[in-house]
Amino acid sequence: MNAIEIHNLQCGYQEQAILQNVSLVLEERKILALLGPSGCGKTTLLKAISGLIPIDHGQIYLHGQQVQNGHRGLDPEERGVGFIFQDYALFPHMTVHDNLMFGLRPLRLKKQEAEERIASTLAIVGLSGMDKRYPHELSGGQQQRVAIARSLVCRPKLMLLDEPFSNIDSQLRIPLIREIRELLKSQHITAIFVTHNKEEAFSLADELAVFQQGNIVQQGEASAVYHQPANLYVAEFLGRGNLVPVTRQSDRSVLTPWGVIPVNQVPAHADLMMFIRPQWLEIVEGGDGRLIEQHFLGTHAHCRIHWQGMDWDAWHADSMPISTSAVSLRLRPHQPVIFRGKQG
Ligand SMILES: Nc1ncnc2c1ncn2[C@@H]1O[C@H](COP(=O)(O)OP(=O)(O)OP(=O)(O)O)[C@@H](O)[C@H]1O
Repeated sequence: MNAIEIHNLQCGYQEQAILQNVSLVLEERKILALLGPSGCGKTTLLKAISGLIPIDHGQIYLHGQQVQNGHRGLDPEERGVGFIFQDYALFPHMTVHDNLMFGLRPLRLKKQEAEERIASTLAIVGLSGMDKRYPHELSGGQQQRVAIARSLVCRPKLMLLDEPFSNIDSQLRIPLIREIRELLKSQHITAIFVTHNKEEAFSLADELAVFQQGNIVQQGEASAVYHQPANLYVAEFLGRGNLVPVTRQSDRSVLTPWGVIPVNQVPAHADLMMFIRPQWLEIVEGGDGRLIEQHFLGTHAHCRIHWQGMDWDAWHADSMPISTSAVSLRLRPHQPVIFRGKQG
């Protein structure tokens, strides 16, 4: 079953339209990252799903149940959604235990059941024994886990996380993200989270949805969106690449600096560009190209090369020997990405 189905969602603030016509489907237990420039409407979408803002148009279904139809929708507490904010929104004057108890209030559980749930939830997030501490007595990562526990304690099937790691030290961020991914998976929770950070998105998410001006332009498995971007905007949003003019030879082939290569589908357009990520190029010593500069980044060296009348970005496993001057580029096997040219 799908955890979320959104059809043609439109909403905004006062007279300003923010989400133009958003549709989205996410299967149960998947983790989706919403990516896009600041102000494009990512947080607004989370608020719309959880029922925190009015909707102008569209339908939202959660686990098969319609929770929103145009203006009419269920109250936030009736949707079974956990919302985790960027600043954790923990109550500073309450202990960890009391923060979780506050989260449980809408469920009106008996005291013993509530206490059991709090204890088991703190164990799940690795904070057993910290229940009497106040938020200021915890690290950023621990506070974030309390925020997650406060949401988990209500046993949501869906969690929405708004930039959940932006206040976490960069060294702790990736281990914490892995931990949270395992937690969401082990508890069978579907999640949507907003991030500005592509590394975070790739580490936590199964799928990415890329926003452009109030719309989702592409949604799919993270590696598919990265390797087969729908347009130049998505391609460049997810990382660097070389844009190379190519010529259409047939419906299924283009002429490139490496000769004619097969392509799944060539757009019927005269002005075509091939998008090539730096790691899809192999730097070969010798030839009529020139190594202009390089930066060793630990995992690889980022090289700038002048070849065939243009400058290219290419990666090499290590720094090129300082004596290297003459180079050329080979295309590594990959599924080519062809776009209409910028004029097109
Ligand atoms: N309560 C509000 N009242 C009026 N306008 C708002 C309100 N909240 C957000 N906006 C506007 O709506 C637009 C989308 O905001 P939103 O917070 O959804 O963007 P975002 O993609 O999450 O941005 P960021 O990545 O910077 O968090 C922005 O132009 C913002 O200024």
